[in-house]
Amino acid sequence: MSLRHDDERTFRTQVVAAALLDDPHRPQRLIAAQRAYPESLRGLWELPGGKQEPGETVQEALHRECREELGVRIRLLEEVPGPHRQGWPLSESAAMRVWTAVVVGAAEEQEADADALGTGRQPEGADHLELRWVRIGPEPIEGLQEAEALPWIPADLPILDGIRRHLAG
Ligand SMILES: Nc1nc2c([nH]c(=O)n2[C@H]2C[C@H](O)[C@@H](COP(=O)(O)OP(=O)(O)OP(=O)(O)O)O2)c(=O)[nH]1
Repeated sequence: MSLRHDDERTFRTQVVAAALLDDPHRPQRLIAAQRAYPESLRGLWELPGGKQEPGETVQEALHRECREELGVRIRLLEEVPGPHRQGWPLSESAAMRVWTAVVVGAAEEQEADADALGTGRQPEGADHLELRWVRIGPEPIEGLQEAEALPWIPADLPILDGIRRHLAG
């Protein structure tokens, strides 16, 4: 009997991330977050998220990370499927599952709301230096930078491409 590669948990670390969209029906922008740490990733841009914790579902991890990092409640839309059951490979030991989502309000007892996630805003936690809306939709928007114009963590570039294709349907 052969064990299918797919059945194994190949990547030790499961990361989750949200492609936070400005509009669930006609998305044009998503939130990019600039990492503050570690030093090797400082200044690079990523999707908000983090490592799934033991005993937590992927969905729970997504809600928790957005609450902790951004101070917002989100509604999950759809998974942007990666090439692997564990999502999009980031390294030999980590893969990331990505969901499209929208902000539905501030996390409890926080001032933040969807409007507060504006370009140049100082984020809630210490994880990010800056949050920025960037263009992911097909149409140019005056004054708005295209997502890929930022220096992303290199592993995220195929993921951005996957998000674009997913949104294009
Ligand atoms: N959140 C996030 N992490 C990414 C992306 N691309 C990418 O390679 N990574 C990597 C960076 C990190 O090595 C790992 C995520 O770890 P993290 O430091 O964000 O996780 P965490 O919030 O749970 O943090 P910690 O408690 O371990 O400090 O995945 C991305 O788009 N978003």
